[in-house]
Amino acid sequence: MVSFKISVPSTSANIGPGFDVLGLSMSLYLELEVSLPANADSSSSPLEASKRAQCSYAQVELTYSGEGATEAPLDPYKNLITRVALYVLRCHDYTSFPYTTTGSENRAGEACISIHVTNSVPFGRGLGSSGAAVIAGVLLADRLGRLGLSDSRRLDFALMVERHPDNVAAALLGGFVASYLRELPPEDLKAASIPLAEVLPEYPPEADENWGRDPPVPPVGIGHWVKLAWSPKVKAIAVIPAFEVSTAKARAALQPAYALKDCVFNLQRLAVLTQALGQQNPDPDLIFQAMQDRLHQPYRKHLIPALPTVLSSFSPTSHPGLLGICLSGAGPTILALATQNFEQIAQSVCEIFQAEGGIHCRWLVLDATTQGGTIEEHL
Ligand SMILES: Nc1ncnc2c1ncn2[C@@H]1O[C@H](COP(=O)(O)OP(=O)(O)O)[C@@H](O)[C@H]1O
Ligand SMILES: N[C@@H](CCOP(=O)(O)O)C(=O)O
Repeated sequence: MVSFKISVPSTSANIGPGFDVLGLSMSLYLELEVSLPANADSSSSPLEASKRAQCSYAQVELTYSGEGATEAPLDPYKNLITRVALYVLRCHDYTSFPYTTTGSENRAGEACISIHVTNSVPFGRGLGSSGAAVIAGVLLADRLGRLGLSDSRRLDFALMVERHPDNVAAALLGGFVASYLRELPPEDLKAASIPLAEVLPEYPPEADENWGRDPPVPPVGIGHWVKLAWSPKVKAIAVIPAFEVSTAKARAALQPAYALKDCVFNLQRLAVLTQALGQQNPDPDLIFQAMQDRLHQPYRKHLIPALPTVLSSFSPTSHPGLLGICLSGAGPTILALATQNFEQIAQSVCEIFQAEGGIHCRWLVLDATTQGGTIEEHL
């Protein structure tokens, strides 16, 4: 058997004013253990060899443990990770998962690729579970198809699925990442705006009108990024309420247009924040103000009952060690950045959720990771 492990970190997007710009990778992971028969994995001239025989979908065995284990589909046509992998493979002329044999055909029903997912990133909480799944799918395809994709090309594929760059850029590259989407020429814009159903057709293929079509290949260089410094003194407290908010629903709550003063409010803070969190001795007063936001949090308050109270009840004075507090991604998780008193800060947030809606929370103290998604071969 040949086996390898794919590991992708969770992410917190926005960090206050950086809506669709900032992402931070954190020490909570989505992991895939992938194994396949040794003769199925060609390390020499892989592309041609792999194309000789391919794995039928029934021969991909998908199992799950951890977060989402009871809800994640195990059908590789339906599961987000394998659907993304299939999309990337299809863009490289594979009609299915690659499976090379040195002679004999696969026996019917035999699992040729087995993928066990161990997931610690809760679904729909604003910790980038879907971004991690998308990056895991891109890495899976890259490794199985021996595609040799650059980070930039990997990001292009991820952006065809998750169309805001903050989570996927941080999950792929690791660290505190700022990113933007290049303004595309009209022909590329058309390719990059294809509905998700056409990018990721669903099961069964014969019933999906998009399946037989050529998959939309991403334009080159959609996403651009820079890694920002992150002070090792700063930890991320994630307070995770016991309910989900889908990112799609939270994005639908946003405004189609904003007042100039609100845009300037965010831009001023964003510029300061990108530097302030990397300073050796982070300045709580500077950072606390720099983590305020007027573009997304005000419009998502109705989706997260305790949010207004949480945002107005904390300061570095009331909670020493606190640097700033905000919604993590599209919520409902609350992200508090702090240098000390982690438990006290987390408990205070939990108490507000309990008092305002009877909502139970759990909390984690996470480190910022420097590494993004990785593929580790087991020798
Ligand atoms: N590991 C995974 N495997 C399969 N599907 C996943 C995985 N992680 C996330 N998803 C899909 O993404 C959805 C959550 O995405 P989203 O609403 O964007 O929230 P989040 O803030 O967690 O990214 C889940 O309900 C599930 O459909
Ligand atoms: N910028 C996006 C980030 C969504 O992050 P998620 O972790 O909630 O998927 C947004 O705020 O919509």
